[in-house]
Amino acid sequence: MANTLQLNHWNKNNQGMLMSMYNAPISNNAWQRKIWSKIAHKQTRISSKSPVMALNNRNIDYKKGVKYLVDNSKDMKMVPWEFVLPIPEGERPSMAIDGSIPVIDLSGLNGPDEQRLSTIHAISSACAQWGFFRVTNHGIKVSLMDEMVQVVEEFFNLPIEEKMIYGSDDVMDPVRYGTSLTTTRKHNLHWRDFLRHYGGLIPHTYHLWPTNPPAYRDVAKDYLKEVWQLAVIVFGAISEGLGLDPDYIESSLGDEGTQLIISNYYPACPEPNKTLGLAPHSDHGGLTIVMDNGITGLQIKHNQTWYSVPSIPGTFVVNLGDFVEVLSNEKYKSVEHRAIVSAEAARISIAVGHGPEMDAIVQPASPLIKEKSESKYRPIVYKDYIRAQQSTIKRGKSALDEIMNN
Ligand SMILES: O=C(O)CCC(=O)C(=O)O
Ligand SMILES: [Fe+2]
Repeated sequence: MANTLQLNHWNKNNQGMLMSMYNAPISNNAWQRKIWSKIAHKQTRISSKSPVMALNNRNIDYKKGVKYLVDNSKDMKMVPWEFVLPIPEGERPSMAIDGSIPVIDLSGLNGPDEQRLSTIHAISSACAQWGFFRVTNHGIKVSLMDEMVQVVEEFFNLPIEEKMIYGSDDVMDPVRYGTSLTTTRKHNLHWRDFLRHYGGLIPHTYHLWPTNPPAYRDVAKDYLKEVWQLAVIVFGAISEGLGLDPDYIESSLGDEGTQLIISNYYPACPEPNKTLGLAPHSDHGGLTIVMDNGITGLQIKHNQTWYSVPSIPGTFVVNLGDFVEVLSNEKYKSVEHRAIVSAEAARISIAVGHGPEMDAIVQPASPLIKEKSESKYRPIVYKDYIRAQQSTIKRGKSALDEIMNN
């Protein structure tokens, strides 16, 4: 996985860390601040030792975002070199669509016993074989989904000064507008701008969320609440599929768990085969619930092949994260995924991750382990797992390998 991209020397050593920076949540309490300050310190150290040029040696002013760059370039015909991510032939973004990507009709969970069990069985086999599935009849109003895409789009369409209010290199900031993977480190840039912040049933950071567009806070609050409830339903089905109590995973999230929304904006790209919106990664939480604005761009790796996941309005896709892979003792797999970009249109995706509280211990569920020796992973505190992801020099799913028993 680590070598799938022919990265330049600097990237070989640092890209994995950048990727995991992307996946990591933003700190909002003391111990998180401690971790993040260590990471920030480490970044500064590597940065100052790194032979590559400082960020301000770049030819372009990229910190304002790719959208700003494209909007302010007259008829851009080529991807600027800073964004070129050379990908070997076999790893090239392909638009091949696999009709067999699992689709789960969640209304089955409310049906008679037989239907409920077959829905749980379908979720279980999707988790085992793909680590990924699409859900329909999920109970969230399409009008709310549309409103959410609308406010996110309006946010990205704001004048740059308004977006930059939230612009930050500080990974500790609870609300951040940014671009690529991070703006603090030299790396091959990715064709993506983002807005990210915490959600949660009690959204402690609500007062910091964007005030513009004016509807943003209210729509996002409603949306995140509904998506949290959906996550709990899916966690319940996953628990049952593993033969655990239905609330096993929900309880293992701790008092509040962690919900993080990442809205991605991938502008239309003049040379989509030369760059990526997001490089391959798995999410470190339990599950991520994703929707988009109708433009296809998400790809998942299944049996060593990249598959495009068609955008289907009104549905969500669900990515299993590392937390569930560990909890299931590898019965279920977190999915490696990436985002490609389109020549025709800008793509917006809204990914909401759900994981345990930071002090939770990530480990296989005890009812699944008869003897200690059966455990495929060493227990790790969630925040330490995140830290491990940050210090890895590899990408893809390499952080999981580190806690795997041989
Ligand atoms: O754009 C997408 O569909 C994927 C986004 C994603 O993987 C993420 O934000 O973690
Ligand atoms: Fe992701």
